[in-house]
Amino acid sequence: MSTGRALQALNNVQLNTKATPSNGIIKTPVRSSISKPETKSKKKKEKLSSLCKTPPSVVRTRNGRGYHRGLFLGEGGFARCFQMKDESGRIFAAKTVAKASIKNEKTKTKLLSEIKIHKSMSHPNIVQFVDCFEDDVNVYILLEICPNQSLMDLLKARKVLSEPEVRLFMVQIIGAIKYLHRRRVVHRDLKLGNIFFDPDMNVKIGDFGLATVVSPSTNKRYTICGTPNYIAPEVLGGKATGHSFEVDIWAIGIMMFALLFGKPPFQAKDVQVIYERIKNNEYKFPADSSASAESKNLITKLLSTDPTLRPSLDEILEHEWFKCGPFPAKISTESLKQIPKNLAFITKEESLINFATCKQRVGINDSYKSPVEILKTDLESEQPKTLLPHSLSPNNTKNKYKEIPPVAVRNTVRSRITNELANAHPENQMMRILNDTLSATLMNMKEIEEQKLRPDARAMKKPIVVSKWVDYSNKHGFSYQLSSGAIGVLFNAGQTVLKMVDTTDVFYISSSSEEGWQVAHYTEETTPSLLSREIEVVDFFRKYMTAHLSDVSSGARKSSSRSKDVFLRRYTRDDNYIMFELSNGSYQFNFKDHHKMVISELGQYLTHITPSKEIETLPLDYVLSHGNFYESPDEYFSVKYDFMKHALRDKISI
Ligand SMILES: Nc1ncnc2c1ncn2[C@@H]1O[C@H](COP(=O)(O)OP(=O)(O)OP(=O)(O)O)[C@@H](O)[C@H]1O
Repeated sequence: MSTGRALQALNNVQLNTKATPSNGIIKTPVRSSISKPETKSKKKKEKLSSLCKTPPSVVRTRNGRGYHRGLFLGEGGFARCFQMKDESGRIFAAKTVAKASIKNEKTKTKLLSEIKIHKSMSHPNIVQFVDCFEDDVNVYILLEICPNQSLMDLLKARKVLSEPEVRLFMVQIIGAIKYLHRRRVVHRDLKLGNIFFDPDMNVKIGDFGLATVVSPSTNKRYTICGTPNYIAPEVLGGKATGHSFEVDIWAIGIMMFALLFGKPPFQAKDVQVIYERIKNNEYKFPADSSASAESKNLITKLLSTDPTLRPSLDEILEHEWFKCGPFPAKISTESLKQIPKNLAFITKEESLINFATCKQRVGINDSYKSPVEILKTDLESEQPKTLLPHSLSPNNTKNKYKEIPPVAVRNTVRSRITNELANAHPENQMMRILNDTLSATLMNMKEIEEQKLRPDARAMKKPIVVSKWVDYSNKHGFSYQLSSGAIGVLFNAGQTVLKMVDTTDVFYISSSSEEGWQVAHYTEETTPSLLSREIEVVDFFRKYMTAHLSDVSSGARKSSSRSKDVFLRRYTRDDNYIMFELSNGSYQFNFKDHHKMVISELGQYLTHITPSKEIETLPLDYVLSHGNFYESPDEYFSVKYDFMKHALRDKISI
């Protein structure tokens, strides 16, 4: 068999650096949905939620927790909602989505995006995400229960609401939207039916099915989505105009109108008529209403056709309407049936205090924080730690690779890694270096876990990673390419030849138990002829890898003068991963499911490279306090983290 064919065969069975096609889950959400109008749809058969079967009386999660199904709470276009009680008696709402309805990638992507965005939110006026799991027929999204239904139900029961009630609801809604917008999330489906009440009649924004994260560079989204009555004019402009945070401001105007006047401003039977009215800004305040001039003035500003003319969230709260009438301290459940009697007795002074207190509670007055500070605060706060359901994994990866099951971690923890251990091979310099680096890394990781050490976030940089590799140790050795721009071969005899792709630098790294690793630096012209055979092999692998393998990530660190001579000291293959020990103290783990993790700078930072090549580096304490990566969570993070620690311990030789 020729070397080329042998490598091809090897590649097919062994290589795990071949990239799977990007599934585009996070970066390019495909959504073009227009939600149902806020009236009960008669065409029940068409709703995906009709595929949802009533869950069994006990639903078990992956980690064995059991939830007892309770009452049916309601139904949307996509999901049915049931009460669920946990073993301690706490009651939640389980948004239940039939697996039969998430067969295509687009619906799956929508649900995954909803879960990813919702689970990272924590605000008093956002329905709290608790957990998600699945059984054979459904995916369950466990949420804080909102037992007093939605603003739409309240409006139906009451026909119109009073201005004092709407003032309080508006401040709470604006507080939640401010929280979302600070995190670059646009909700895009704010409507009365998506705003629920907790037991104390605080409003809570729910349903993140159309929410999206707007990138700071483009700032716009182009997909037409929303609910007809609430759609902003720029969304109807579609791909030509694009839309952004201002669509949520428009929706505030629609909701405020609907609550004060009993129906949305552009209401019509025919959806096309609604759209025409929206485009022409054609609406009237009902003549028979007693609503204040201030409320109409604010609504007119919110419903500006030009998004740039709409007030900002802070400007809305500066509007006179919030101060020109009573502002209640809270709303009681009496509101569900009638206008609360006590509203008439609230004094002007009390109103001002209540308004200020309410703004305080919802975080309106929080001092300005940069996106990095927000990220830090979020990571430090208790966010739900969730594994995503298996059934939401993209098809292409799932079919080819078995997911790593969350197995119990082997109980081989060495309680202390001492210097004696690291010095167990005083006569063997190579073992000594490997042990030293491993024990220092493990020590640091342990101290970070115990919060005795905090890595310096400012000093963090993306690590150099092994971006391609070919195991041809049955003939020559192990060949690899680094993101520093080096191609190397670790020959079976222990020496390494490293060539830079973009320069003429060549490094020859010899290894011996007396000396450890010794690096000799040449240029192509000055390389001794003795090395010509090795150089030929390196060149062969270089051509092979360039032609046949794709990079792990384009975002990894590129070469700098100090990183050129980083090389592979040792590699270890296991059933679940291949582990690389680099000379700069980084440890890279390529897992069978195409996720990669790198522990760098002696345990201080952790990098995650997703199958779609997104790369995220964070200080280890950030990842541990959040329970996962922030932008690209790995559903088996904790299992993999344990694997990595065990692998490092196992590599220390005594
Ligand atoms: N946290 C909750 N507490 C109580 N009931 C809830 C909760 N979340 C949802 N519900 C009930 O379940 C119904 C369906 O939920 P939701 O509107 O989120 O589903 P959906 O199918 O995604 O909706 P849509 O059709 O708007 O996309 C709601 O109308 C409401 O009656």
